[in-house]
Amino acid sequence: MANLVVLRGVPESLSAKYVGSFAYLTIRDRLPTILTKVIDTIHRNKDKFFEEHGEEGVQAEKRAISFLSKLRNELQTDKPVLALTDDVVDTDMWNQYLLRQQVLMEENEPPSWFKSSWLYVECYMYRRIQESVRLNPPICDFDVFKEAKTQSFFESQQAIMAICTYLQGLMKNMDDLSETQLLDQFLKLLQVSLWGNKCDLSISAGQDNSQKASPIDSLEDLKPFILVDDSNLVWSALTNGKIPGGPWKLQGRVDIVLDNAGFELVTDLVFADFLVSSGLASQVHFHGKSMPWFVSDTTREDFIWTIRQTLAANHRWMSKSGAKWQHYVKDGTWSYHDHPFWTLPHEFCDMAADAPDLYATLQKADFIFFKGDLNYRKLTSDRHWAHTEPFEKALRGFHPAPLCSLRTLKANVQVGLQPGQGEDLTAREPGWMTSGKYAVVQFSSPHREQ
Ligand SMILES: O=P(O)(O)OC[C@@]1(O)O[C@H](CO)[C@@H](O)[C@@H]1O
Ligand SMILES: [Mn+2]
Repeated sequence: MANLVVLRGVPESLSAKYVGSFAYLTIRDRLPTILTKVIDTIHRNKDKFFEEHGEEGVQAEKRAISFLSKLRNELQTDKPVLALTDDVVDTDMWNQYLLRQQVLMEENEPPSWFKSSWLYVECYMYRRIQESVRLNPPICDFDVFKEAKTQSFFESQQAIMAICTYLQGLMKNMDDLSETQLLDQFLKLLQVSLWGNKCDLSISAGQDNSQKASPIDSLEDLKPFILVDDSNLVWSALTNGKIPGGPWKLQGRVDIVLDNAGFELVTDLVFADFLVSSGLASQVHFHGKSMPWFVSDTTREDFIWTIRQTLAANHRWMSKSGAKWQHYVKDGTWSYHDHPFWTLPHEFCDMAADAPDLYATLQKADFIFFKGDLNYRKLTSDRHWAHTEPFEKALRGFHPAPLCSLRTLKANVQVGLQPGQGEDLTAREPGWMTSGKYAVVQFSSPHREQ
């Protein structure tokens, strides 16, 4: 067990310096696998680059592959983390953060893959992948993960049809729903969005992780695997304690910090459509990534592509849903943002200081949903917290608005459990924190006691 070096009540960061830890196995095995797949993808697109850009495209492919092979070697031999050289909007922030990491090292050792924090080096790897294309025009805008993300969408078609059909069925009698029926539907679609997070291509190292079964039918069976379920607190916060049957038309702005494209993104769009159609929200602000990230995370292109694909589907209810979503974007009910902070390595407790503009934007929300595991790791600073540590404490002052994490567990950080709950799980299933089988709906409000 890691020695819980407790500085000012904050335990140590998860790191690969603990041989055999999940961080260690991720960096030793999974990240090199992902890098190798990126190299293969670029190599497989060589002819495309030639068709589009001639010999220049072929030279750029060669240079990008050499950059990535060097990166893989640095990672596998625990070389020092290097400053970025692509001189774009976030380069300075990354290089400043490298200096912060240097200060944390012992005996003046340089930050490196197996000695620095897992969160930092894993985010850094994806930023170096971006650098490897950015420094090699004319393939600067090539999304090395696009194929994997679109494949995940196409392989989840049955499930996507099922949830769009369900949504359109709901729309027919939305205004006739009682408060109890509305709450019941809210809980269902919140859980569909929660379990949509299983479909993440980073944990699977790019292996197919699409949704095959019908998402609605499996909710009852999945309930025992929700370890913290604050759904009713979320409902109260969203309805703001309004008198049942009262004016549902809150002026509520709900922000959704997205995670994976493909099936998970569709579950988020379905959930957001329900929030607006039921009057629980009047506008939804989506926050995605400004570059390809953690294999399947959503970029602006993915967001637009997914709505267009759904609209163009040869399926009545998918097409009807996509048309509605396109209309929401056009009339401003839905908006998409991709602040650079979401693809920096910072813990969210740093946001107010390091990205005050983003923090101020989030403070305008009445409620924020954070999707997925990486966001959970950043919400809790990816530390060795005790499982019974209160969620509020682990947020370390990050409180732009009432918030909820919808996360399937894929990394060994989990707070807010009952006494003994973590120990019971470890005794029954040693891999409970990283298998993706378990999930949390974890709420925090600025007004809750610390
Ligand atoms: O944020 P997501 O998509 O739910 O999961 C991201 C993830 O797959 O990548 C990291 C492991 O490589 C972990 O944070 C987590 O396992
Ligand atoms: Mn992700």
